[in-house]
Amino acid sequence: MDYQQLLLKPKTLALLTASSTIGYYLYKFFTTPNIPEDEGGAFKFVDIDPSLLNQSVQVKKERYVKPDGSQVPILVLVGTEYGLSHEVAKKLEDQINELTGFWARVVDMEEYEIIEFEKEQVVLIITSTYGDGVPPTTARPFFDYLDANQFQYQHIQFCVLALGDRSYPHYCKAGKMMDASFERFNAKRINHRQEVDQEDWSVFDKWIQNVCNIIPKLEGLEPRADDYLYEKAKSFALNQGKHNKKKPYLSKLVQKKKLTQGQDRDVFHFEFELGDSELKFIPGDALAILPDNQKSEVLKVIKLLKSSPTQKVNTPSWHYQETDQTNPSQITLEHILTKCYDLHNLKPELLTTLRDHAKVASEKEKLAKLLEAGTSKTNESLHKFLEIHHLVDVLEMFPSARPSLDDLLSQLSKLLPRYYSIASSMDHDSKNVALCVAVVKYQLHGSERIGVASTHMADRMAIGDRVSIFVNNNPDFRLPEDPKTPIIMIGPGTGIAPFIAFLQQRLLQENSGENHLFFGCRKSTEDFLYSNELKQWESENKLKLYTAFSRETSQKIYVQNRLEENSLEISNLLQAGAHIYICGDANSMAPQVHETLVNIITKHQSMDQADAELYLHRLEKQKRYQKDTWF
Ligand SMILES: Cc1cc2nc3c(=O)[nH]c(=O)nc-3n(C[C@H](O)[C@H](O)[C@H](O)COP(=O)(O)O)c2cc1C
Repeated sequence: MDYQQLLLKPKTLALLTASSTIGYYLYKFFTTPNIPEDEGGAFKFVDIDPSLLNQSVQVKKERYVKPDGSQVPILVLVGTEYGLSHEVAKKLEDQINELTGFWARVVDMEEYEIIEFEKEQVVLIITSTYGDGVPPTTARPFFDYLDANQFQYQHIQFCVLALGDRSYPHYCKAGKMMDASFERFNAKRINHRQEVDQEDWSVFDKWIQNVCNIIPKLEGLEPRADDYLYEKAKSFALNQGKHNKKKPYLSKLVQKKKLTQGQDRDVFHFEFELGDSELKFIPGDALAILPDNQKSEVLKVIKLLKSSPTQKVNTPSWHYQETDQTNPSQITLEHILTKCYDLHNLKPELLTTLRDHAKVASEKEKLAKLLEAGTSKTNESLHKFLEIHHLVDVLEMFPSARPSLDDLLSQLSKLLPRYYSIASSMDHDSKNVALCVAVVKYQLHGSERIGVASTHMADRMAIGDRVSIFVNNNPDFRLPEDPKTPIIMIGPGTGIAPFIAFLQQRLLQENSGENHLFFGCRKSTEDFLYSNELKQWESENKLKLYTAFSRETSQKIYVQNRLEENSLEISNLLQAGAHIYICGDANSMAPQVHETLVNIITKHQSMDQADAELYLHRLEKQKRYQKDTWF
């Protein structure tokens, strides 16, 4: 996986490793031009993609006709952070709706309050796991609600698909919790819990197929005109804030400042206006940016497809229309390749389609070889290939393989939002939201490649230009409730971003405790981000700043070296109840910082290493040790 091209935010790992979609769907309802609502042509509630509004092209109309009482309603309940679970749920919904006599609809766990479980007969649960084995952020209230109650769900038949990643200690924990809750409520399991390691469509598809085979054989199901979700969902939609993940805000860029000197790597400070968006965030939260792909790359793809930028194609279901205008059923190829599709992270199924259409034998053979061990994650050479090849590369490598445009597009992933830690506090500036972003550029196959969102902001946006944004809460990265509590922040490079927000907030609080910041970069003259602000706060005794410049001395100095040098002070602060925060690259820095902290505790608190680990683990559980790391 090409880590570099994407992001700067922790949870973006999901975008890289797992997810190929995002749920910024709106709560809205179908009003297809062909079937007016008052003629009974509307509309089952599903958690609807904005673009599906007024869009009848690629949906089967009959799916959305209000149930007439001849079908059994099936609830597909989804907990997702970045949308992969939602994508699987939509596929399941589609396939159930192909079955005669069943009517499935997807509901996000976020809206659990609209569900009347006493009316449900079949509940199919799909959820991912995040953080330290916790449910997706917006699904947490639903998990808490189930935890706090003892319901009787004997009338419900259920099963669980748990998405996760084996490299985490609490593999698929949220799915396991859901499974246990429904079991505790005496619901009847219709299939064993399926756990899935990362994005593996071969397992998803098999599970969907399995469930679709099981459903028609279930006993005791009653057809029902169960449209209660329709009205409820409407009021839920009205109660939502004006702008959110499902309805991003089209914000104007109001500040763009380069924070670095020299040629190596550019880092920018950006500010976007909040206008009347009513977007709210607190220090620790992240901002999502919905980027555009680079025009030259889009045009190259179109040329390789021997098509034209103005070619009209079906509007993808997730296309977000920022204005109140209806979403056209067809848009130009250039537009959708710019806004809707991921041109870098390719699905294995794309190669299958190319293989099936390759006319030249050598191309067909090469593709067949790549695919001979299947499309699942176990086919390492295939996945290595996909990590380092973008759409332009495969189109160049296999010029004879040209499926129809519709077929090709259907094998591309959605272009996902990118998440960045917010670098400002609303109490300090309520009108704008700030980001600190490293511009991602690198070489691949002899040509320059770019990170989509960072270059969108840095190279393709001028002051006054607009981009869609929404706030992503990060409840696991928060300042202490008591402002008097001292804090230790460790944030090299762009890991400084949330700490600028923290500091702005703390400096506004009366009698706030000590602020210690460990910052590291290459050179004090090149990439010392926010140096003016930090030095100013330091000179006013509001901040104790520890800097590590790795390329200024013969021996490289990193933040962990500064931590070691100040080990007694850190140990004392921890014993005095300080909260400690790490933000930065999980691969290169977080483990070393953690190890250094263990050593510090071992040294000054007379513990052995195992006890020191346990001590930090306890701090983590008490939310006194929080990490916001990215990969
Ligand atoms: C920051 C982060 C933390 C994660 N934590 C866990 C975890 O504790 N256990 C697990 O099984 N998977 C974990 N995952 C993996 C996700 O559950 C997995 O990528 C899933 O497919 C995402 O699905 P979604 O897009 O529907 O949210 C984590 C992923 C990220 C990015």
